[in-house]
Amino acid sequence: MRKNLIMSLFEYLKGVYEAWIDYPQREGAVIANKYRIQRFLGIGSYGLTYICLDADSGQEVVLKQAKPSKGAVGRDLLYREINVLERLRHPSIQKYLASFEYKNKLYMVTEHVKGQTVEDLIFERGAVFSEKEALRFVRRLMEILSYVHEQGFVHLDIRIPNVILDGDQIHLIDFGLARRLGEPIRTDFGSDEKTTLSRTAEVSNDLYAVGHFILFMLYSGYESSNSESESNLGWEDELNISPMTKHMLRKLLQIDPPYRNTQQFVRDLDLWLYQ
Ligand SMILES: Nc1ncnc2c1ncn2[C@@H]1O[C@H](COP(=O)(O)OP(=O)(O)OP(=O)(O)O)[C@@H](O)[C@H]1O
Repeated sequence: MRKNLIMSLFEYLKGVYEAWIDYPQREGAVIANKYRIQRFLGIGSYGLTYICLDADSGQEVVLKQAKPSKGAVGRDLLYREINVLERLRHPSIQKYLASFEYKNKLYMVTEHVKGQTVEDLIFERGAVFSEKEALRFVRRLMEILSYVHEQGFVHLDIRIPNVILDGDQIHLIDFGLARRLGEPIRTDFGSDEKTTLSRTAEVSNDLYAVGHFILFMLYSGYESSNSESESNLGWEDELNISPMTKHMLRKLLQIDPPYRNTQQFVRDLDLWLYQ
């Protein structure tokens, strides 16, 4: 009992300390004599992200700082993101611009992708995607993802908040979890002894996430009847979709034998879209 109380107090104090050292820098602050903070964008698991004005180019850029409370692990993850983004050059992938150390902190500068995330479109703007619109959108997303895979990387964080629509341009952001194909994925970033290497980065991980991405888009148009008997139904019963879309989703979500590569899925998508 006493031990539990001490543990809770310790966790509480740890939380207060982390919130204090991770407190975002103020608007107007200038970092490295070059980047003036315009707006705090958000705090992720391993980084703090700002929109800044680059004094040299006059451009708005995104500045990501490793989260101080994550110590070496935060820096390691930001280094990894830098290493991946440095190697990718695609008009639909946030462009890497620079990285540097300033006052003992690691920073990464990338292009600021304007527009709205698919998450905001659905949940804030109330956007509704028909089956055809969702699949057309995902077909375009697959062009970006195929490029990432061809370069030997797996994104590993394909989710609706990481895809931005700007006019009719789709952009993929947040490569913080990306790994080289076949690289072990660390699931526990604790001390070295505790680190577990449970699985490797494979294309199938991204395709599985694409399956969930499609479900989010399709559910944007779903209206629940709220009847008791239907409350436990799964997506296959709730969504009114074609057998071919069901077939693709079952393979993406690994309910049926999964697609072996991106091309197999894209072939099915094209069959559905253009026949
Ligand atoms: N290049 C970019 N252009 C526009 N917005 C961006 C860019 N990079 C990140 N953002 C936005 O900044 C916010 C914070 O991003 P960040 O990657 O630090 O954390 P997160 O994605 O919220 O969390 P996590 O990293 O844990 O998934 C998010 O809302 C994200 O959409």
